[in-house]
Amino acid sequence: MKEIKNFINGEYVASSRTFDKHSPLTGEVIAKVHEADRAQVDAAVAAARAALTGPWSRMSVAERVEKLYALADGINRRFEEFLAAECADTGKPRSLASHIDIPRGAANFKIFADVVKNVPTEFFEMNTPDGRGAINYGYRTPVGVVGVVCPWNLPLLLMTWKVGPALACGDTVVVKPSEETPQTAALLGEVMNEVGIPPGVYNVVHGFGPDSAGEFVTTHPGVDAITFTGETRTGEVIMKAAARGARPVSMEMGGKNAALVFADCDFDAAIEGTLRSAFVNSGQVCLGTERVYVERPIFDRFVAELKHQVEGWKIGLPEDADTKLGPLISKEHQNKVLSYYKIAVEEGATVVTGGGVPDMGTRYAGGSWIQPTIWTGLSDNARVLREEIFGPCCHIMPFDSEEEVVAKANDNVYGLACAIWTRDVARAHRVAQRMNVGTSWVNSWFLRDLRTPFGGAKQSGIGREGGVHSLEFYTELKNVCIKL
Ligand SMILES: NC(=O)C1=CN([C@@H]2O[C@H](COP(=O)(O)OP(=O)(O)OC[C@H]3O[C@@H](n4cnc5c(N)ncnc54)[C@H](O)[C@@H]3O)[C@@H](O)[C@H]2O)C=CC1
Ligand SMILES: O=C(O)/C=C/C=C(\O)C(=O)O
Repeated sequence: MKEIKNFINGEYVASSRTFDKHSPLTGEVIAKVHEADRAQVDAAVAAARAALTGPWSRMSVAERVEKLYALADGINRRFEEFLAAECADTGKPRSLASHIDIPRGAANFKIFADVVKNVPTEFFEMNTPDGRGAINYGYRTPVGVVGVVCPWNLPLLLMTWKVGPALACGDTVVVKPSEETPQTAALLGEVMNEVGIPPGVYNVVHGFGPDSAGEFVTTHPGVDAITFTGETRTGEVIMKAAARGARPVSMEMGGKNAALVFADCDFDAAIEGTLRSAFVNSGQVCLGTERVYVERPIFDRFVAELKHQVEGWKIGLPEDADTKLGPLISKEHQNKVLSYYKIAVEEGATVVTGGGVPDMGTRYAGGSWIQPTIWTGLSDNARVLREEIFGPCCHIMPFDSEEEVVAKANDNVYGLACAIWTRDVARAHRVAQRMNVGTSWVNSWFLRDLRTPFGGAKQSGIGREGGVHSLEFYTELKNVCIKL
């Protein structure tokens, strides 16, 4: 049985208590994970603090950049191991993880190395009464020890999206991966050691949220800033913890995103994009479009074609090349998604396709498999249209005007992203700018330029990460004013 240990001060450390990691494919236990206790979290924070003022702090930006490139190369060198670990933890198709999760895990180090290598700071000259003047320049220093709390849906990708900029900026980190996906964060420790990242710069503590590693990290007074991706309710708890000591937070939280499909769209592209935005990663993407609005003239055709296409998506094992849909992350999450499948019917939805659990045979009967599901016929206030489900499902509703669809799409507590499908360039700009979301995609979805600001409006988040925007969180920007 695999054992996944904490990674503290450059060493793998066992705990007195372990918890089981279950395979999403079968429900079988695939690993024993060492749950960090409070003393181990203390040790991780102390190691991160010491590293902050140790050799790490004495490296030049150029040296740190080289280390980050080496980390990216290190992940790519061990690509197959990361891929196997990610697929084992999540059950996601290898074809997906090999195109998105692992390459992005590596790219996240490279992009932020490039950012810190190239980013300037501001400079202002000013007059003074004695006529000699003064100059001001901005200077960035690390924000300190950063607590990184991660979800399970894109484990390596979302963790390195935070660890990459933190390290690039000279910070040190204590990472709390999701209890569902401990493996790639642990494996990354080996790569850190291989490329010579000083001990204590990258620490990983495993466990749960309340009364476990998540709480211990986020309430720890030695943690200077907290970055989080996950559910909005968890984010609220973490914000309360961060309030003690007035520590900064970066929050990337839930979504209930809309796809707005206009009749003038490239129909095939809109279908292909919506298939991905609703069903890829079995719908476990915070950017996913669980609400699809389609202009009435193409509504029936769109529903029929999306149904036809998704029914052709194979539900299967990660290693099968033609698998498009894996299981959900856990039995618990399967129960949550299935409860919404039931609510949809109770609310009067027409089930266009899916709505249940596929028969995967006896060997996989304990897995958290689920059918991709499409509904129509619900009203705007249905829970299925208002709450984040995080499964492979969408509701499709017709609309008659641009005004109407923008109002409906914006009528939600979340504001993470949207996908707009139209050939009318003026409309594309107009609608994109009126959407109260962090990212509007036009004729695309999940197309990520890592230099752009990424985050959510409303309850979807606080702050922006990506490119130079990450520096706002991961550094302290100071002004130096010099009287000449
Ligand atoms: N990016 C997103 O928007 C994501 C949203 N979700 C949503 O969240 C739901 C539940 O998924 P979870 O992984 O359970 O999300 P979650 O928000 O409960 O957990 C995310 C991370 O926070 C930690 N955590 C939980 N409670 C904490 C606390 N009190 N203090 C400190 N850390 C804490 C967890 O251990 C995990 O590492 C999903 O069904 C989905 O709706 C989940 C993953 C990603
Ligand atoms: O940074 C990205 O490209 C991906 C972000 C996706 C999420 O935050 C999510 O699905 O939770």
